[in-house]
Amino acid sequence: MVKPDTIAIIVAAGRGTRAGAGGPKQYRNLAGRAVIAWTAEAFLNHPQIDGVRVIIHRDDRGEYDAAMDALLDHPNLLEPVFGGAERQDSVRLGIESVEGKTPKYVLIHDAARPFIDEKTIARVIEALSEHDGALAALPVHDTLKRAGAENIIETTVPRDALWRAQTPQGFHYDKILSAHRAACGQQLTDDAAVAEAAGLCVALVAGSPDNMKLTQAEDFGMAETLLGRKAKVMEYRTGHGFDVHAFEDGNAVIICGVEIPHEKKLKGHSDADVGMHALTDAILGAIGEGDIGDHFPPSDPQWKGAPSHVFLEKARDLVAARDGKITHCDVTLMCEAPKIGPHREKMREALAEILSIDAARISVKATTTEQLGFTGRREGIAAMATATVALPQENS
Ligand SMILES: Nc1ccn([C@@H]2O[C@H](COP(=O)(O)OP(=O)(O)OP(=O)(O)O)[C@@H](O)[C@H]2O)c(=O)n1
Ligand SMILES: C[C@](O)(CO)[C@H](O)COP(=O)(O)O
Repeated sequence: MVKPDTIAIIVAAGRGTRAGAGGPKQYRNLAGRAVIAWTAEAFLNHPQIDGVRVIIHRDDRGEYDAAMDALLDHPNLLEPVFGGAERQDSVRLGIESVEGKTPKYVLIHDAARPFIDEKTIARVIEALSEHDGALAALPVHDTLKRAGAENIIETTVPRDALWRAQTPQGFHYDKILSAHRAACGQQLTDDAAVAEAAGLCVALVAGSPDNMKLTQAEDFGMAETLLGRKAKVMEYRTGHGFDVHAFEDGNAVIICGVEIPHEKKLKGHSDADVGMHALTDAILGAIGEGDIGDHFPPSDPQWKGAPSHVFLEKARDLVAARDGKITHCDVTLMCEAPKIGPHREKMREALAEILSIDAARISVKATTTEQLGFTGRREGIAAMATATVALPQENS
């Protein structure tokens, strides 16, 4: 087993009493999905996180399964484990539950903070290379008052160097495990306090103002407003690509990134991967970015013999630069030979890897042309492709 470097523990075993009626807040609906689904997805899809463990209340297994339905098959999601009476107990049980996996780092996050973003998580992880622990936090900007009886001010508290602690809070795994075990029975409100009690060095990194904790009932209204502001209306565009390469003397062809032994090779300025070229053009077409020749002119000697994944990666990056997502690709190859069927799955996987999408979103098909035309005469191979891309609607 590969040793995971970073595991995220999401504590979701609270009862949400301050948030009023409606059941535990982590299972309540927020803009169409449960709070816990928003939170867990941010960690499941984070490129630096290898596994996500959600800590749930022992009465909530049904709610958890329903809320996480769309994420249950995610390869990074671990089986949930039961938490304890206090947040601190739930965290300790969560940390202990991954002891066998011996991660280097552990990040602890409240399920009730669904607006956690990729960059805040990355800042916490980055600080762990220099410190025992790190947490997302915001400096206090309001003037602080300490009140006495009947809310009469006793004193103004200097706000210099005061921060509001958020989560995630990240630690070297072995250190926070010992610290939590040592703090068992004390009542500490966050894991940084547990680490402080153990004498660990914990750094503050920039949190995010959006990373609010849903605590009171009215926080849900604010959260809906925040999501409405963040939500981008997506539009779907489809592009089409077509390419042909002739055969010449050789002993293998490269199609959709897979080398297939054959009595000929495909002739071209690059590696002549006809399938990948058609798909690259389809993606470029969907985003209105011209065609492969605009980005990689055949007259430019630097592309001579180039592997075609370079072209497909360019199209992928242009989609990403517009905050878009490639949602589906369909490639049809036309040839009498070689036989494509035995290589289709490998082709889908190769394309999926380059495009960083699931292979289930990619189709590769093949047909002969019944011995008609240039493909029928075995003079070359033709490929057609379509690509569907989701792009944020302009002005939305
Ligand atoms: N025994 C507990 C208590 C809290 N939490 C989790 O810790 C996070 C932060 O706690 P808080 O906002 O206080 O949540 P609740 O305990 O659910 O809220 P309340 O105190 O209002 O009941 C939440 O995601 C909550 O589910 C937990 O896993 N186990
Ligand atoms: C850990 C925490 O989110 C830091 O702000 C917070 O302390 C947990 O919530 P609680 O309301 O204090 O239990």
